[in-house]
Amino acid sequence: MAPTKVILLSCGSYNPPTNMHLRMFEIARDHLHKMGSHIVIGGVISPVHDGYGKKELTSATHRCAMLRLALHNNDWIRLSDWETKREGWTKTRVTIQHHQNLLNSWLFDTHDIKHHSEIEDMDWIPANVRKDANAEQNPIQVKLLCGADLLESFGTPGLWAEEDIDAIVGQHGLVVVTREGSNPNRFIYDSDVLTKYMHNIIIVTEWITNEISSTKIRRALRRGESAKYLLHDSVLDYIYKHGIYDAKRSSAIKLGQSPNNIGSNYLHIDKKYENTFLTPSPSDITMETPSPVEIISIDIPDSIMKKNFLNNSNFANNTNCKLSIGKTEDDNDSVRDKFISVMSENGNNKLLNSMKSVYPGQAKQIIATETGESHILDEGTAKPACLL
Ligand SMILES: Nc1ncnc2c1ncn2[C@@H]1O[C@H](COP(=O)(O)OP(=O)(O)OP(=O)(O)O)[C@@H](O)[C@H]1O
Ligand SMILES: NC(=O)c1ccc[n+]([C@@H]2O[C@H](COP(=O)(O)O)[C@@H](O)[C@H]2O)c1
Repeated sequence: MAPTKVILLSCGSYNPPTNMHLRMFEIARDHLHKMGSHIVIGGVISPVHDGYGKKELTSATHRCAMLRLALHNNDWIRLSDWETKREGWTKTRVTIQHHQNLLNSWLFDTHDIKHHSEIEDMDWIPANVRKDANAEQNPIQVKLLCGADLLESFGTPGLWAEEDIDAIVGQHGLVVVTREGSNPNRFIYDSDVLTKYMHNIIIVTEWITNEISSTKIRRALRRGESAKYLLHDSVLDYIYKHGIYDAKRSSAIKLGQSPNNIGSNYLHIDKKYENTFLTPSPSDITMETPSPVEIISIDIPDSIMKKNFLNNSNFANNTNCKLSIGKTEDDNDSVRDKFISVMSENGNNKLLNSMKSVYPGQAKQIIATETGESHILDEGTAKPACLL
C-alpha cells in the first residue's frame, strides 16, 4: 500500500517557541518515514488565540513574530496564524478541520480556494502542493502532532468535550511525542475512546529526552538566568528587545573592555570584585599567537600593594603615580589600578618580557612579597595538556 501523505499540525501556546517545539516535528517525521506508512509533506504550527487566557500568555502578535523568527530558515515547518486572527479562542477540533478543508479545497476545488486565498494567509500550505494545484493530487491528511502532556490533558475534567476527542482522533489522527514522566500507552489503555481509535494514534518515543518547556524558559528569563541554546537566538533577542516575560539579561563577564565600552549584553562587574570572578572562558578573550600578556591575575592584599608601590622606582618615578596611598576602599582601588597599569606599560623590560606569554592562554600572575618586591610568576616550561 502506498504511504499516506500527511501534514503535521501542532496547536499550542508557543509562549515562547522553544527548540523542543521544533524538534518535536523532526522526531515525528523521522519516525513516520521509518515506519514506511506515511510521507510527511509539511508541518504547521498554529498558535492559540489571546482569548485562551492562559497565565502569562503574551500577545499573539509577539508569539507569531517569535515563531516567524524561529522558522525563518526552516524548509518544511510553517506558521498558520488563522487561530490568532479569529474573534476568540477556537477549539482544536475546529482548527484541524479548518486546515483540512482548506487543503482539500486547494487540492480538489480550485474555485473555492480563490475565495479563501483572498481572505487568509495560506503560506502554511507546502510550496510544492501549491505549485501543483492543477495536477492530479492524492489526498493529504492533517494529523494533530502533540506532546504526551497534551494527550494526557484529554483526561482533565471539563477541558475537552468527548465528541471533540472522538473527532480529532477518529477522523484525523494523533502523533504523540513522549515526554519525561509521561506514559501515553497507559493513558490510551485507561481511555475507552482512545482505545477505540488506537489504530489512529502513533506514539513516537523521544529517546534523547529534553524537558525544555516554555514555562521553564519564562522562569529563567525573569530571574535573569541564561536561556541560550533552549530557543532560537533571534527569538531570545526579540524577547529582550521587547521586554517580554519581564526578561532580564543574564550576567556575563566580558574581560578587556572598559566599563564605558561594555556591550549591553554584559553585566559590568565592579572593578574591586573582578579578581574574585571566574577565569575567563577562551571565547571572552581575543587571542593572538603568541598572546601578549594582558591578563594578569593580581591577588595582593592592600597593605602589601602599598609597600610595593612605594619601594618600586618604576612607580615612584612615574608622574601618574602621585597618588596618596589610599585610606578609603576607592583609593585602594586606584592604587591597585595604577599598579597594574605601571607594571604593564612602564615596567622594566625584564618585567615586560617575563610578562609575555609563551602560548595563547598562558596565565601570568604578579607576586608581591611582604618586603615590598614584585615579580611575575614564571611558569617555566609548563604547557597546557593540549599542547604537549
Ligand atoms: N519538551 C517537549 N517534549 C515533547 N513535546 C513538547 C515539549 N515541549 C512542548 N511540547 C509540545 O508542544 C506543543 C505546544 O506546547 P506548548 O506551547 O503548550 O509548550 P510547553 O512548552 O509545554 O508550554 P508551557 O510550559 O507554557 O505549558 C504541545 O503539544 C506540547 O506537548
Ligand atoms: N477543547 C479543546 O479543543 C481544547 C482544550 C484545551 C486546550 N486546547 C488546545 O490545546 C493547546 C494547549 O496549549 P497549552 O499546552 O499551551 O495550554 C492549545 O492550542 C489549546 O487551544 C484545546
